[in-house]
Amino acid sequence: MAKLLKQSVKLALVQLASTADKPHNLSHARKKVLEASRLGAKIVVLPECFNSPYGTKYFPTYAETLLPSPPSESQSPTFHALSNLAKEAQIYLVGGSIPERVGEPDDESAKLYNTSLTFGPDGGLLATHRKVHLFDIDIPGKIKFRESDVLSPGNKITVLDLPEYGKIAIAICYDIRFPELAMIAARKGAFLLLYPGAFNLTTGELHWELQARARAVDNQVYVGLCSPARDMEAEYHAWGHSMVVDPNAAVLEQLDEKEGIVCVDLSGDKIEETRKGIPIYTQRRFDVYPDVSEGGKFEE
Ligand SMILES: O=C(O)CCC(=O)C(=O)O
Repeated sequence: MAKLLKQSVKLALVQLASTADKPHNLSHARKKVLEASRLGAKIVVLPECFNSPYGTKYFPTYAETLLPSPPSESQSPTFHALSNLAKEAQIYLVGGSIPERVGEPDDESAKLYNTSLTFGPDGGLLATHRKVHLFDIDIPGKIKFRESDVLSPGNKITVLDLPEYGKIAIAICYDIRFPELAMIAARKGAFLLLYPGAFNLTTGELHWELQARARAVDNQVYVGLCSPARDMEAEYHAWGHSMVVDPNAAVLEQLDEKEGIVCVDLSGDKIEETRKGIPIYTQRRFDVYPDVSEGGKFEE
């Protein structure tokens, strides 16, 4: 069987300290991404909402129009900054996420999404993922958040092919809590699941690492989670702790809450080794339960 990851590759997750100043965030992201590429990274990931503060009240102000592709510089400075940066650094750049607007700024029926753009080494747009599962939670006395007050959900699973390496899947933060999405992406051949994400001090402690390791062990693939750095002056306190987990669910590297870069080698052999040792990939019982990646339905 062909290897899912065709050759070893260095993956970097940039845990960025963002501010309310978008141009500053973009130039700071450029500096840190170039630093990651100097470390040898060929796939570089930015955090969720890396060019704005995180919070529903900020989304309309910071939203950019991404359609038509490519949008003009004034419609989406972030699109152009990420595209130029991917080309400058000759990397695959998973541009965290940004608030996206579809419609005119003064149009009440315009829709907003939490959207991740991925660019290739030639600066071309390779994929767009709109967060599928909106972050609506209410843990009394701890945290209440309702993205659905202002955002609309995306409607697709995002898997893309990097010709030299293989397939990767991209989803955003809360999406990680829905194992079906990861499972389908892995079953479609992804060697790496990437989640730009911004967990908080309540759920970060509870579930951030657990979710990363769970998606890895379920699917025997690499998983990368990339958070903003924590800023206690900001309204939303991100958990940080960006990390990469291997197909055996071991944490390869994890940051603390401060700005930093995780940079690790993903091995071309590790997935096959892991699947050979614990062969759940060939032991599935699709005669007992359906393969949802093939659209199977459970019949009682
Ligand atoms: O799932 C969680 O606990 C946090 C999710 C989140 O912060 C997000 O989706 O932005």
